[in-house]
Amino acid sequence: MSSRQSPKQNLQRVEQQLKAIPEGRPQLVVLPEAFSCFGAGDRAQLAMAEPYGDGPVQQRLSELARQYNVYLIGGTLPIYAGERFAAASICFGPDGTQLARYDKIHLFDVDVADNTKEYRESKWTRPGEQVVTVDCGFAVVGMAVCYDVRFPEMFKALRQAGADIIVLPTAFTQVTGEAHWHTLVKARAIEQQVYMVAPAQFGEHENGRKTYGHSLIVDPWGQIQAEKATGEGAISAEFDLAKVQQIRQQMPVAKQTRFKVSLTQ
Ligand SMILES: O=C(O)CCC(=O)C(=O)O
Repeated sequence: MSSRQSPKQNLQRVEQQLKAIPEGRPQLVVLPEAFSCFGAGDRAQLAMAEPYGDGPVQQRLSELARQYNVYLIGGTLPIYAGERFAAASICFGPDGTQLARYDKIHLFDVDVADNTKEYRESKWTRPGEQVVTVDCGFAVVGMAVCYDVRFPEMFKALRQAGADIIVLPTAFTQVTGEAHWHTLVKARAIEQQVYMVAPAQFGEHENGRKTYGHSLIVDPWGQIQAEKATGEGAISAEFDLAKVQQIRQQMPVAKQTRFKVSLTQ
């Protein structure tokens, strides 16, 4: 997506994409980070933040999940969390119920050589503290967001919690995306032997921020199954559980590790 500031407009674009999906497939649809209001200032996002479980964006996502009979993950949307908001990724089931909420854990407090220069996400966003998986029936799905991709220990925790697919809604900067995006997404897929589903924001947004695009679906062998380099639109790929099991059996890295990592979950 190349999201604008208005949630209403962005949700209309989501519905256009859902309409274009062939009947009966797919089972899981993932929207990018900040799909509902990218480019709105942080203060505006705080004002737009909905209480969890209640609000127009969540209500519309619930209706869309039911109408199109899909598990639908709303990349992130601002959820009310006191003085700051949570960048929450919310999963709805095909019956419209909210199944899981993941609050972005690693916040993008980084200096980048672009026209934004200084990213200080934690100023307005309250970080999550919990790793989250959701059982989507055909697979256990691990939830991560954007900058999380640079923290492999989190992906290990998701795999240990049973994830076969990890979703990564994203709004990578143009500069860091060009340098690192494909490598990071492939690396996380190969290391944890999971499918990575990584929908991205693309283009120039109303706040002047430029995002890299290149939505990706990568299989557990690190092969790109689908990619959308530029523009808006949906990509899809088949989830092959037999392939996941075969790769894990033939190369049992999860069992062969010789480092003890203690995890807080
Ligand atoms: O890790 C990066 O390079 C980009 C991350 C990012 O843009 C974000 O988390 O919003």
